[in-house]
Amino acid sequence: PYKGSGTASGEQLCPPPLLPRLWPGTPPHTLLGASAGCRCIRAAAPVRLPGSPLATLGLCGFRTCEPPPPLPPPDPSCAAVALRSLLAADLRFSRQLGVCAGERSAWGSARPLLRLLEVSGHGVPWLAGTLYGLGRSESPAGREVLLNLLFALLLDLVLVAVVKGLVRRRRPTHNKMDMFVTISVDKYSFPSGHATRAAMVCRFVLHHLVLAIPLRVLVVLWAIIVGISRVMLGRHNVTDVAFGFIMGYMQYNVVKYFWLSPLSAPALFAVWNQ
Ligand SMILES: CC(C)=CCC/C(C)=C/CC/C(C)=C/COP(=O)(O)O
Repeated sequence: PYKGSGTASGEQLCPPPLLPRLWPGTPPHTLLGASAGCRCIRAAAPVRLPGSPLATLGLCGFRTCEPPPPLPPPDPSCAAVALRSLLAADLRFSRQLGVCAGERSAWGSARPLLRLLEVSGHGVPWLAGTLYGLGRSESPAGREVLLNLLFALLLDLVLVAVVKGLVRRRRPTHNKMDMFVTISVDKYSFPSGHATRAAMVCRFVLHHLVLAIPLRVLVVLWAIIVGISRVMLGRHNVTDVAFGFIMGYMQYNVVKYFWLSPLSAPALFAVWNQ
């Protein structure tokens, strides 16, 4: 109904609609057209219908409209409830697994070892090692692989920074912010940059280095342990690491798709081979 000016009681007076009363004696507030939430509070003088001694036309002088009842809160969807439960379970489980989060934690004595693992999956040693290898490499094939590894590491840093900046999930409260070299987005925890790098480098190494089986197993174990150690150190929740592994695994597909070679990037390799 049309709402007119407000009254002191909070009710609103509506302009009179033309409401025909069908027979005489109908109480004014039951006039036809009294819509939901509105009732007639003052009837206008009845108008006798011509040709009928009994029938009158009832007009409403003023209607009062009560404010509509507040809408009930939207029903939470199944997906939202499931996501909330998953995140709550994730926080609880990750806190329980953070047994090396501090020196005084349950497994605090293993913390230095896990911090060593942290450095083994950090961006700085990987970038520095790859650049060093590129500078020393004398074979074109070796240079091609290392150049693509450099591209993969830089791509990983950019993609992780973008997702961290978009999601902005805080690191677990039990994390001590004593990490080896960080950049601004590293205050966020989703996804784990160590997990993305470990998964991507693992796939890269398995595809491009000829390694004996025990070494291949070791590379896979290293990637898995780096991921688990992020939760044990209290740096991440389990879902940060799980998503990081998936993201790193897929990042390798991007590197493979845009593989830099003398055929796909002749200018780059021409400069290099001079
Ligand atoms: C060239 C350049 C911008 C290098 C930056 C290297 C760097 C500081 C990488 C950050 C590595 C890091 C601390 C990642 C965080 O890993 P989470 O597993 O804690 O997410």
